[in-house]
Amino acid sequence: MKHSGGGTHGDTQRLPARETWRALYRHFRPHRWVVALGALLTLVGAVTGLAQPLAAKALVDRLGGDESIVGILILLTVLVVAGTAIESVGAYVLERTAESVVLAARRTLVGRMLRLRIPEVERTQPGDLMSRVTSDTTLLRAVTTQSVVSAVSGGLTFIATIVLMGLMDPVLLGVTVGVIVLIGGAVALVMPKISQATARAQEAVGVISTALERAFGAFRTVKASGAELRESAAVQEAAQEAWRHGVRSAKWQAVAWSSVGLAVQVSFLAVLGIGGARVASGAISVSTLVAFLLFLFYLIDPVSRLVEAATQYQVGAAAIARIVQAERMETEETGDAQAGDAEAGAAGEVRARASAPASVAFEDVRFRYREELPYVHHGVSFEVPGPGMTAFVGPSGAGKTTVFGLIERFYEVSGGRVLVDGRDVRSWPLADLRAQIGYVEQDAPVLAGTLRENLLFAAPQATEDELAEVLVRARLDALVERLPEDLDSLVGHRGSQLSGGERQRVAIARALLRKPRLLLLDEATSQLDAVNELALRDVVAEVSREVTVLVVAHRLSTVTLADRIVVMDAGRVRAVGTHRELVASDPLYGELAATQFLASAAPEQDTEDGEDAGVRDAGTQPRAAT
Ligand SMILES: Nc1ncnc2c1ncn2[C@@H]1O[C@H](COP(=O)(O)OP(=O)(O)OP(=O)(O)O)[C@@H](O)[C@H]1O
Repeated sequence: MKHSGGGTHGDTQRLPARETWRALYRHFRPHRWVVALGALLTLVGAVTGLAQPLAAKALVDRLGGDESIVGILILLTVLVVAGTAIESVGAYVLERTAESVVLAARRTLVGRMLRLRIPEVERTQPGDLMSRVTSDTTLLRAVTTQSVVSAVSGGLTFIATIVLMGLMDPVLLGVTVGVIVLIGGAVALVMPKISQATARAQEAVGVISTALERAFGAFRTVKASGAELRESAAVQEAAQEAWRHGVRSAKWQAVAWSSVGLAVQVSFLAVLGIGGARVASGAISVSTLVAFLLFLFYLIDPVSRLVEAATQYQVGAAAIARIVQAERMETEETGDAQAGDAEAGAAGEVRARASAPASVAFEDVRFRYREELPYVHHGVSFEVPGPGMTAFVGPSGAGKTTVFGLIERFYEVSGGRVLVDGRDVRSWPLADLRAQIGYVEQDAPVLAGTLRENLLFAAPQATEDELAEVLVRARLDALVERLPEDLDSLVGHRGSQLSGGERQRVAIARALLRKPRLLLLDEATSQLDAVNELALRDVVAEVSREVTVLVVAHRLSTVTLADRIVVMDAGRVRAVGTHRELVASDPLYGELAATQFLASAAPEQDTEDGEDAGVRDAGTQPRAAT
């Protein structure tokens, strides 16, 4: 694939309040009893704490008298130790649950990420997706545990205090509640700003990951282009942006917090004024006023907890919106990807040995990568019965690689049908379909890890003998001998410690090890030297006796080997035939052959053997038309 796709990376849209609740609740639900236990332990710890002053008072009282203080000392010690122990167990239970919430969210997201449909991933930035899995999930920690406990305990204490205040003097309670509602209303206006600022900060974190991923993904190009400073400026700008929004969120949180003190102070003054007047008029006693004012100060704690719960909720709401957005991205219906692949891989291999080569057909296929893009295939039709080698040739951008993407069902056709074994690819179970196919992509991707991991990537169950055989066939045996730890040597990020030709041979070996019924090679030998190319060409020719091989070809040596050549131009099939037929009948092919495959000098096979100026191995030529 040439395009990594357009660069919309999801601006977080606010979720409607109900959906935010629902999504957060979904993450909290499995842990609700443990959170309740944590809350209970915290509460018991707090009550034990309250009993300590009483015990201390009894201790001091007895100090004057002759009574023994041993009993009371033991009680006090037990209270201190038990209180601390219970509280720390409560805190541990809550923190542990918080981590479990994060783990569960990450598991769900990661499980979906690798099953995302390719067009979905092309629409986003992988860096942003990664930050949703790593960073946004972390923000769920507080909201699903501590803030629930704060909300419940704060809420209960708040109600109890309010009831007691109401019993003392409903009028003063009215004044207090009036002030709290007024200031609470102002705080409620501030709350969404916390969530907005947090969302922006998290988006900026996503941009940091995206920018880093971009730079590391093309690290040598960055250096060779002298773009280090520019690239790091982009990362730093994103970091600055994250800081700015983080600070803004902190500012609004501070406003919310200070309002707690303000609400109590203002209520205090109002109650003092109105209460004083009520005392003067004889409506209440002085002691009632004093007790009421004390209760007012007891309110600080529950109100603080409620505000804390509310601010944490806002932070969590921002994160959950980004998580939900990622959860809603379209996935493929392969079930559990890993298990599915492993099973399908095993089944595929059994089938591969036992059954016939695959056939492929395109019936009037129309396709575009996205709605807003022009069509890439305008009614492509061809038939490839297996086995044998079919070469796809045509100018750059004709839609050859796209043919492979549609066979693998990385994308859905907009019209027409793609058939494998006469069966529409849409009706194949996806894992089964892909188990039939070995695919060597244009840029021969190699993954970080060992050489062995890379080779076994598509066929984890392959035996050592099969591995050894493929190593020889793909001419990797000499490389393996040279490497310090043979097959267990690391190949670096994206195989950066291998040469381009070695990467291609690894990719080919990986595909062969899968023992496919259908082998798709996308210019897979473009970086091979003449000797290796000749060897691999023979391997592919041999494979094609039993397997259906489709190859996007830019070299005459490959093309002339093919049993059938499909000439594509601008999203259409112009002609199908053998090299000899097409040179005679199709002007475009004739031109391609003359200019890019040097057909005039090398009309038929074995051109790579010619070393003199007129007869050249097409492999020594630059890649055609790219
Ligand atoms: N993932 C993608 N998203 C959007 N457009 C794409 C994508 N991949 C390819 N295209 C576009 O589709 C067209 C056909 O691309 P394709 O890769 O099939 O061409 P090709 O014939 O294989 O070319 P080449 O010989 O250069 O490899 C091109 O115009 C390309 O820009």
